[in-house]
Amino acid sequence: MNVLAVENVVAGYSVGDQILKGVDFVVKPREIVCIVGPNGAGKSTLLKTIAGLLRPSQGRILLADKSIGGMKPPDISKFGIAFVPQEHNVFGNMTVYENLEMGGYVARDHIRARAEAAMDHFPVLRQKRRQLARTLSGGQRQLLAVAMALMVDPELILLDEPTAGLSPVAATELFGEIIRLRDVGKAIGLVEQNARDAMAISDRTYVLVDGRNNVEGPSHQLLADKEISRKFLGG
Ligand SMILES: Nc1ncnc2c1ncn2[C@@H]1O[C@H](COP(=O)(O)OP(=O)(O)OP(=O)(O)O)[C@@H](O)[C@H]1O
Repeated sequence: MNVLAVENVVAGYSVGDQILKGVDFVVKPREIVCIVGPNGAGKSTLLKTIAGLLRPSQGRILLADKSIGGMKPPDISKFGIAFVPQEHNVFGNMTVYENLEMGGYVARDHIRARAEAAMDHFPVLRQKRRQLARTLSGGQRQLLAVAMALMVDPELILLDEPTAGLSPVAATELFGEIIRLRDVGKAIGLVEQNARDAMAISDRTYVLVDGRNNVEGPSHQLLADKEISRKFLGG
């Protein structure tokens, strides 16, 4: 069974201005699935729609066999989808530990055990648990944002450009952490500007163009395709 199935979804920021014009998108268990495409194609909009920040005007969004399209973000989070937005994804004036508590807000129970598990996964956060988040490096802040997502023990984690603004070394480390999340059983939906590197760690890729599916397939096949490379991956 799919973890997530988006079927023919239409959504946008205002009535009559639809950004997604009938998108299909599937994530299976233990898959990393990339969404790439030109600027403005609707990649972030697709993640926001799945996470419940935008309401689809048509189509279906299924988490396993439960229809979640149109539900509110906290409910979607409770059902097992965690969304890590590109920006403003940690509280700079709170400590690392307090940020983890905020990440568990919708789960409410076993917060301490959940935080311990998140810090087990990212030991650097345990070392820095009493530091304010704004004092972390860019890469550590992104780890914290992902750790906050883990607090609800999601089945599916949606990451919107997690390596934006990171050094190449920090980006490579973060990609390694994303693989580790898959290895512990999480399914991952990943939007990245850094398309080639993201595709290289992913199982399948969807190319979105102007709010529509353009190409999809195993990432290694798309990476090896000269035409796709030229059109969408900068040559
Ligand atoms: N909050 C918003 N209100 C209105 N329109 C928006 C909003 N956010 C994005 N858009 C518009 O939706 C369209 C798709 O944007 P989106 O951010 O989903 O694209 P993207 O594929 O993620 O692009 P990028 O790679 O540039 O981030 C763009 O035309 C953008 O201007």
